[in-house]
Amino acid sequence: MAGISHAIRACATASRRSLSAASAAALPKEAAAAEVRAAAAATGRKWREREDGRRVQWVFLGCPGVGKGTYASRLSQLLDVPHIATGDLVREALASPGPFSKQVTSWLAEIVNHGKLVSDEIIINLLSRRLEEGEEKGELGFILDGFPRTIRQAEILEGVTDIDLVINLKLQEEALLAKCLGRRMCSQCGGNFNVASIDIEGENGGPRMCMPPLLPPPQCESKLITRADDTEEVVKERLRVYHDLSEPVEEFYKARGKLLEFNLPGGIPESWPKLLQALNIEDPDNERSAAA
Ligand SMILES: Nc1ncnc2c1ncn2[C@@H]1O[C@H](COP(=O)(O)OP(=O)(O)O)[C@@H](O)[C@H]1O
Repeated sequence: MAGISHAIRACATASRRSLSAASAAALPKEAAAAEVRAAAAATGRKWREREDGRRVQWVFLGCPGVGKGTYASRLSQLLDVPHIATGDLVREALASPGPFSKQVTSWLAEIVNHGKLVSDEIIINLLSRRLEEGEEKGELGFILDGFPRTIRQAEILEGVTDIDLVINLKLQEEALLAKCLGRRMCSQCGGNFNVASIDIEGENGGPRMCMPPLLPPPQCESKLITRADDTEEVVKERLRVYHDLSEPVEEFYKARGKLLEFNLPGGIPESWPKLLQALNIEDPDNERSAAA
């Protein structure tokens, strides 16, 4: 993985011509869903077995509120790779005195709080820094969440490293909005919770979608905060931006046979084992109970 952070920075500053040359090097091919599932299964099985010592390099795609952070973070613990969320990097940059000037920071906050995308250059800058720190610590893979979010970002990433698998989480729009509006974080322990209780009709005759709230423990109750961009107006704008700029990224990876579509069947207890099954990863809890 060494050198990705430098390469990604160099690639981002390169001309658009060389970016398209980099993407032309990839061989776009349509892959049947079954083929992708098989590839995902193979990746899941082999994540510890790679001869070059590298671990998984996965990407999570999906609309705001779908649960990318939740599932990416769980998988990162299981696969022993960092979960790198560009939204977190942006929020950290906004909350700390560095790395940008006061003027850039308030301009950045304005963009984020209105649900718009930050410039590719700023995101690449933050991501390269994070990857550099990881390289220094000896990190051997990653699960990216929130990047790439535009075709240009996907081309830059493709120009510098191989992505093994892209997991596209899906949930109907009504649930996405409710989940974003119900999202809470404890300002002290950093725990993530959700006060929304979702019980909606399935789309196109599909099964009912039920997600119970994920309530905080009593000690966190008085310390809950809401993200500034989790208001109804801004969430709707973020969904619009996703459909316009990020949905094409799904097609980009589908054409390369790397996209695994996963329709979330419900809350975490229902969805997590099914996701592990789709990835052909053993559930450690099952292993533990089997061993007991
Ligand atoms: N790859 C990216 N490109 C541009 N802007 C980004 C990117 N990742 C995060 N951001 C900015 O950070 C905000 C929060 O990101 P994130 O937490 O991933 O939100 P969401 O819940 O909408 O998926 C985005 O609305 C955007 O302003």
